Amino acid sequence: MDAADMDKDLARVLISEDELQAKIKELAARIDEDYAGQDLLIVGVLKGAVMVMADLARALHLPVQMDWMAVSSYGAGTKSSGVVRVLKDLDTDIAGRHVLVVEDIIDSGLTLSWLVHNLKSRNPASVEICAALRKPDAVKVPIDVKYIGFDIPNEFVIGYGLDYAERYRNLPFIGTLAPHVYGEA
Ligand SMILES: O=P(O)(O)OC[C@H]1O[C@H](OP(=O)(O)OP(=O)(O)O)[C@H](O)[C@@H]1O
Ligand code: HPA
Ligand SMILES: [Mg+2]
Repeated sequence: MDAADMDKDLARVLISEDELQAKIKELAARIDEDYAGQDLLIVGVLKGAVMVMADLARALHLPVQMDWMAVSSYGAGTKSSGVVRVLKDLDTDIAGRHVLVVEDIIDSGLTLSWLVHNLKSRNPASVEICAALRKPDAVKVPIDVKYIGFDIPNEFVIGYGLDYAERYRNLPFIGTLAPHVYGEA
């Protein structure tokens, strides 16, 4: 599949590359200010958070440390399985550390609810969340998010790290998929 094929699979662009990049810079400025003088560990949740983590980290002026957890609950479909599988844990001991979890999306909230609970049991100094997107109409578990990029409608979205059956993560914007794509996975 080449770039032209990916474009053909799109229904519409919800958030452009420019809008995403401007929002990431805004969030980074707030994080720089809020954590000034503190030692911050940012934790990217693989795989979806890879783009927001890379852009956010480069927009920050703080000398942060970066670590990654890989968790998955969606598999190849468009619905959460409700079961969070840890595929890779942190390399870092977070006891006493300020932790900022970086995510691409809060959909049902199940992944972050589970993850924050898990991280808090390791006795960090603090745990906060930065997420690029949130679907207010889909949230099943309330999540306390400190930094949020965009609230979006309750539709399955792709791009900027978000996949459908592992594809479309490399689109630089957020879009929705054309109906003909579903059912082909
Ligand atoms: O709020 P929720 O309903 O839990 O959905 C959000 C989670 O789902 C996606 O991950 P996914 O399981 O697809 O793994 P991936 O990041 O590897 O694509 C996304 O990256 C979030 O981690
Ligand atoms: O809308 C979505 N798109 C892709 N992956 C996701 N994981 C949770 N919600 C979504
Ligand atoms: Mg996924």
